[in-house]
Amino acid sequence: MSSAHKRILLKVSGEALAGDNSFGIEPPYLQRIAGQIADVARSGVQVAIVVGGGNIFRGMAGAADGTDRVTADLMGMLGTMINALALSNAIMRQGVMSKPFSAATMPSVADTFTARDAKLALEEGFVVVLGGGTGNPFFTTDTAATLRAIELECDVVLKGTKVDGVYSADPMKDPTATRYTQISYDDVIKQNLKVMDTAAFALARDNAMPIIVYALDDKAGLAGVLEGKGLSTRVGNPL
Ligand SMILES: Nc1ncnc2c1ncn2[C@@H]1O[C@H](COP(=O)(O)OP(=O)(O)OP(=O)(O)O)[C@@H](O)[C@H]1O
Ligand SMILES: O=c1ccn([C@@H]2O[C@H](COP(=O)(O)O)[C@@H](O)[C@H]2O)c(=O)[nH]1
Repeated sequence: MSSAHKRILLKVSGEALAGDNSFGIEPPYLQRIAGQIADVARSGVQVAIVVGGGNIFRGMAGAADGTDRVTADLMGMLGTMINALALSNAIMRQGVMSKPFSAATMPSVADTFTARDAKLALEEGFVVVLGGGTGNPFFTTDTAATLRAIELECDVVLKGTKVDGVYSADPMKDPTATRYTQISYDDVIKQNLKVMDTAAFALARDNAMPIIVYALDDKAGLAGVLEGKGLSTRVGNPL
């Protein structure tokens, strides 16, 4: 496999880890995603990963049930840590070195994230899996993915999710929605296209960080998507 990329940030959807279920982790999906990541890492691309937590807990939903939002978001961030440990372990089972980091200090669970330590681990050949989002409530793991990509000087953010790109409307709700192959940061924000939150798109725009949105179950796999195969949308400045 040849790739123009030296270091990438992959955002793995928490919901996608649940496979056909509505919550939890489905081992075959976890292993398939880990296998794709291991293939790319073996080809020499440095891979940092931010994992979502929608399969475990979302702060907004918890707050709607009466838990205060800050506590609910802490619960959500802990949920992403569960996914980070599972994914890091699954990557190691594919025979590739992987190290989990946590945004919150929990020394017996994982190293606390610092950009310096994560970069060193990437240079040593580890796939780093970053749990705990940004470490702050009122944010999402999409914003964490963009933030960490900038901090770690990655070339691109790949948002691996359940849909194969950015559409004119939510394709899960509107069957007439059409997919963009390329869209600017300003257009995605102006049109309020919700595949990622506005904070994530604004941070990417202000730091010229390109984002590729693709489906984690695309037949081309992560390696193929990096080579421009499969279906995806590139959000960024015009090439
Ligand atoms: N304009 C749009 N184009 C594409 N998808 C959209 C759009 N608007 C809303 N969506 C929805 O956004 C979802 C992806 O974002 P979401 O935050 O729900 O999931 P995720 O980040 O993949 O998961 P998690 O939060 O569990 O990590 C898609 O499944 C899709 O239904
Ligand atoms: O920086 C962050 C990241 C996440 N959270 C909380 O975790 C859940 C799950 O993350 P998703 O991005 O929705 O997958 C999120 O709903 C928040 O409650 C956070 O507080 N800060």
